[in-house]
Amino acid sequence: MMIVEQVSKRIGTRNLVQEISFNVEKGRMYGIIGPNGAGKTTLLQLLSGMEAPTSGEVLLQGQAIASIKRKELAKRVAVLQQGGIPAAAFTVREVVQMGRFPFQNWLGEERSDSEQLIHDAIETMGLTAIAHRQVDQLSGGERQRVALAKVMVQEPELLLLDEPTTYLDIGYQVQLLDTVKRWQQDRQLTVIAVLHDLNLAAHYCDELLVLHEGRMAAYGPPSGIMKPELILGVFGAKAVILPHPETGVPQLLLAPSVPPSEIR
Ligand SMILES: Nc1ncnc2c1ncn2[C@@H]1O[C@H](COP(=O)(O)OP(=O)(O)OP(=O)(O)O)[C@@H](O)[C@H]1O
Repeated sequence: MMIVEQVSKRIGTRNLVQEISFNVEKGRMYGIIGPNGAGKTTLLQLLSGMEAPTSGEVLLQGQAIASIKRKELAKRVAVLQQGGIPAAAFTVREVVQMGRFPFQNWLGEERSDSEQLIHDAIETMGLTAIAHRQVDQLSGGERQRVALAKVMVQEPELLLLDEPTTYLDIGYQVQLLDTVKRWQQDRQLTVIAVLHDLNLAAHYCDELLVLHEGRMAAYGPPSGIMKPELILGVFGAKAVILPHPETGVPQLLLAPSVPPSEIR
């Protein structure tokens, strides 16, 4: 559904992202991982059409993403940015409703089942009890769940998530990714997510793209990516990789680089 061809982004003399190419297939989930400053958010902005590449091309179903009109793009691609909901005095319900704006005509009218969509998204994200509260009075985790409910009502073909588990406790991290995964599988949604937690990325993503200093350091299924040499080379961290005892998915264990006796 998307072809990313030799995409680079340069600002001044800095190369933020360099010569990235990969194909995105419908109904799959892709993880972008890499250290701080590697270019993950920049790449996601290029994939969303929010930023234009300096060279190379992003094609969404054969059409250059840069040439698709904003409103049309907003119907097809939803982006969950870091801290991406307004800090203004809107209620949870009002913010979720905003996800339907691209579908309204100039009179603010749209299809009749949109109320049901909004109701379902609020319920799925466990927001029913706080639907009347103002978003600027919510915790970081609650706001993140509101942001996901807002993109859910957009019913996009492609969902781009920038560190969606930030602010969430471990229970909600798993709940949010479970919700996205179920949605991906039930509706053939395509998902590309920047994730910092490599263990969650290995469990939820079909393919992982590893960025290092703006370049693609590796690309493939988690079983091919979660290798101690790669983790050391890219993150500079010594890791032990073990299969999860229940799922068999490779999981990473970190250890301090100094002996425990020196830490105590
Ligand atoms: N507008 C800009 N002008 C110049 N440099 C920028 C600009 N935006 C980002 N950068 C730099 O580009 C590099 C990549 O930034 P980016 O935010 O894409 O990294 P990231 O991998 O998402 O990092 P993090 O994990 O810390 O969120 C960083 O070194 C950053 O300082």
